[in-house]
Amino acid sequence: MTISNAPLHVHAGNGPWPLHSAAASQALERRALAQVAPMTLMEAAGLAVARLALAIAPQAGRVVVWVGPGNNGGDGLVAARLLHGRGWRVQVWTTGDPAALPADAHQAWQRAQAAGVPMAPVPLGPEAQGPVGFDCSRTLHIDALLGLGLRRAPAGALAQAIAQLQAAAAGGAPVLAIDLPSGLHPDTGCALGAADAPWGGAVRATDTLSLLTLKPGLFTAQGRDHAGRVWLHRLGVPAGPADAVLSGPPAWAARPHGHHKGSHGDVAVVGGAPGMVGAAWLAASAALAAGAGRVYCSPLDPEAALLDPAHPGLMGRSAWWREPASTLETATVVCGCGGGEAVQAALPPLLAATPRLVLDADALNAIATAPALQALLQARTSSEAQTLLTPHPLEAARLLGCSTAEVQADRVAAAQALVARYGAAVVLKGSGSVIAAPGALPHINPTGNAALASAGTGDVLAGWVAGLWAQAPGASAGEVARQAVWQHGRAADLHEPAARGAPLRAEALIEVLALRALG
Ligand SMILES: NC(=O)C1=CN([C@@H]2O[C@H](COP(=O)(O)OP(=O)(O)OC[C@H]3O[C@@H](n4cnc5c(N)ncnc54)[C@H](O)[C@@H]3O)[C@@H](O)[C@H]2O)[C@@H](O)CC1
Ligand SMILES: [K+]
Repeated sequence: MTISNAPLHVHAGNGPWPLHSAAASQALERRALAQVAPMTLMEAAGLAVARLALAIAPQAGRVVVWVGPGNNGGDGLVAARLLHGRGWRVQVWTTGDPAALPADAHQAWQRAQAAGVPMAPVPLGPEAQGPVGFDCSRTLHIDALLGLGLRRAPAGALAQAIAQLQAAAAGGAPVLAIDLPSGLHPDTGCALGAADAPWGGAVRATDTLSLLTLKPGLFTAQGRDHAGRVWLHRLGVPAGPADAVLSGPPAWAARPHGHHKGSHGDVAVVGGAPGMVGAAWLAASAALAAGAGRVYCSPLDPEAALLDPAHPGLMGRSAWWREPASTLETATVVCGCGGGEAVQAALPPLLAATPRLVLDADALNAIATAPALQALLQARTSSEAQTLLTPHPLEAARLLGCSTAEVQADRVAAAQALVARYGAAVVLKGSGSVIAAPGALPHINPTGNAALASAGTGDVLAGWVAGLWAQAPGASAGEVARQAVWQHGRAADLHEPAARGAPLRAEALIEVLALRALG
């Protein structure tokens, strides 16, 4: 078997990568198929799969290929035939009638049959308890059940095959998904299986080989939990225009020797209602770590101290939003961060006067319920002022007047809907944060992990982005957000292996960010 053209390993450190929706990928596939002889692309896809199988499980020698009703199954059948030819022990399980396969996949089935590949309908019912096939955790499983053609929740034989693949993965077997983990929606990253099915009824792969294009769903919502390592093989087909982008690592701006603190901009943090003052100090401290020249912290709790002994470099200011317009007009401002209901009083002057405004948490909740504040936010689009909203899914749902489930059902669309409604750039937080901005392709962030699911990490992001923005006031909200979100997640990735899944405390996150060893 001669195999050339290694797939590309897609990871957080080597982006940016163009992403293509199912519709864009299918259009590309149709154009490519029209230009080559039948089976050319499917043979190339199967070859790429077989090659990656050899690379990720070189000692396995045994493979179970799970074949679904479409051309994704055809790719699997080609790979099965090639690995059989290589001397591997191969078992193909089919979930439907091979006679009903589409033309290319049917031909792949005939070729596999002619080559003597063992193939049979997937065992169902009681005889299918536990992983079927070769009873060994080293057996490689290839998921060729469903790809781009997924339209609805897998049921029947497909759902049972997915459950078998999950069991194999849970037993430690490598699982290579072709194009997409079966059951995962290519655009949204939602697992479409029955609500009560484990892991949403979608395959959990150790590796996914995406063909022709990278699909957004691999990187957001449940995508990262299902895809494992992601590889791309373009099968020699040039990518068309992208619908979205997987963010790449940003460059650090070096500091000229002649700079002083006044060269690096001012940040003011307005937040911290009674009982939540720490949130404002955390954001302020992150802004200082990001390199802002002067950082003011203005707690909304009138009783709060105006000095944080742990951070003497931060300056407390009572009611900073009542400063003269000339002061408001020069700073980068973060508003939210534990602001409670008290934040409502601060928002009108900030929305009216500040050139760069990051709105987080309670500031977003206040805006969601106050049409007057919404009007002030939308009015900023007619000036040079720029705004960044950093909602988590519940805050996004409040701003859109829908449910959190609706936001999570299509995170990219939800972020774009917020941009359209408020005219601001948006970071929709969560696994695979989405950064959307006026006039720009949506970006999905590839860094970060569940260690960030801890108190205060959102305040740190808001402060960090403001700290970067204060130093680059000419940058757009979207640009600075993409950079900050990548770095914030990367800091958690550096922490995660050492901490073995422990949450990352917000203070520790700031220290990792401040080291700037983020790569
Ligand atoms: N045609 C070709 O030569 C090529 C095909 N490719 C592969 O083909 C795939 C796309 O092929 P298809 O468009 O056939 O799509 P799929 O292979 O994903 O399967 C679609 C089929 O499954 C059915 N289906 C979808 N959801 C179902 C559900 N929940 N329950 C039961 N049946 C369901 C559809 O009705 C359709 O018959 C790509 O993901 C990729 O793996 C690529 O390798 C490029 C080359
Ligand atoms: K698949």
